[in-house]
Amino acid sequence: MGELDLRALVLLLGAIGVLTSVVLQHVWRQNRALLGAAQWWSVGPLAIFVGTVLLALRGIIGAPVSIVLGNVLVIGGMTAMYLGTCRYWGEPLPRWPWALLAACALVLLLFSAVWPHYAVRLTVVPGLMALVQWAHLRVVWRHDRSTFASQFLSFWIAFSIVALVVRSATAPMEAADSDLLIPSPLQNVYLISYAFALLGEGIGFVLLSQQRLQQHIRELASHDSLTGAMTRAAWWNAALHEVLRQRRQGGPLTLLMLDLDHFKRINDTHGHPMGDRVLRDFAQRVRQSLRATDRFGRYGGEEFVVLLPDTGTEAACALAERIRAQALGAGLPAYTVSIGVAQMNGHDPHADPGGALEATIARADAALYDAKTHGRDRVVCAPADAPAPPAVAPTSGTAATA
Ligand SMILES: Nc1nc2c(ncn2[C@@H]2O[C@H](COP(=O)(O)OP(=O)(O)OP(=O)(O)O)[C@@H](O)[C@H]2O)c(=O)[nH]1
Repeated sequence: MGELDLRALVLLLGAIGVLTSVVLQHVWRQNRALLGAAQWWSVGPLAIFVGTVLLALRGIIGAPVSIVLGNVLVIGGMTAMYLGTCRYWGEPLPRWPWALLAACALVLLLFSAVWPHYAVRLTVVPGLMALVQWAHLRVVWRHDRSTFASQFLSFWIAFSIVALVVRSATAPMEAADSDLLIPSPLQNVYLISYAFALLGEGIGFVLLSQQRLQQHIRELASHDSLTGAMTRAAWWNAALHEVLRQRRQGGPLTLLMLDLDHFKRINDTHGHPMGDRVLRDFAQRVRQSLRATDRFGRYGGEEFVVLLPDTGTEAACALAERIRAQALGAGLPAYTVSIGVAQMNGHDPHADPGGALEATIARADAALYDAKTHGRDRVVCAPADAPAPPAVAPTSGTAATA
């Protein structure tokens, strides 16, 4: 180990940084809107590369550039990776690391140009790097401890923290006139560990990027791009899941069918793009009224469906009435909605869940048909345990029971 060329090792570390940076730059360029974090992640290893080149050139170039700028770039690169992870999870970017970098530059200048002392620098630099890495690890843990990508990244950040703390704590054992490039077993282990940690973190960032892309693709496949509601197929699967859950845990399950009134007229009068805006506005209105556990889907065209777990007919009709009566979005043509409500009948645990769901949709659809045929802009609620709602003439603008 003592025979290793440390200059080559430092440069190898930098080369790993540059490769990681190129890959992350590519990831960012492919998905700028979705993966802004990858830009920070790619700048980090690049700064580490430039920093390590400067560090490896000590003795060839002046100490302030090699030692001060080299170390500041390495810590700055690490900070950029930490900020990238903050950005990945939408956290505000902290400012304290920049103050830390400025303080670090001052300390390094002092202990390289005024009182040259390697051991002090060796205590300070890995110590500060460990601090940034600790903050980085905390961000990852705050947001996700369960996925492979997060666990992989956490492992390598934690690994680097151990290497940095050991290096910082053992710095006083170094001779005062020692140097970064003078081989010692500790220095070899430290630099090799750090190269591995950098590579590991880079792979972790790529895994996180891939995870975000997968989530996005799943989202695209299961949600309608215009309104953000679930697609019909995705809604059906989610609703079946809910029926099975309700059978295990009990509680009422109620369904709303919502259909915009005379929507064709809106398209014909104001144009298709305005029709799209109305659909988006309506979906937003509905979403604002729902709980996180409610399932909102686009059933087709201007027809939507909502499944309300743990909600009986009365509460569902009140909710439907609130949705119907909500204010319209500014700058949109006036539009109204008709809503049919039906609670799922029976609790036969052996009945086909798909069949039970279909029957409830049919009853809600029949209630919706009633709302349409009796003047629109109204809510009609099918009574529980009725095969289909008989026609009634409900009052416009109020919830009625068919
Ligand atoms: N702008 C826009 N229009 C859509 C979209 N999907 C379906 N439509 C239109 O929605 C209209 C539905 O018309 P109809 O089924 O006759 O229903 P309606 O005019 O709302 O009448 P009622 O439902 O009886 O009140 C058609 O003109 C479709 O072209 C969409 O994504 N965007």
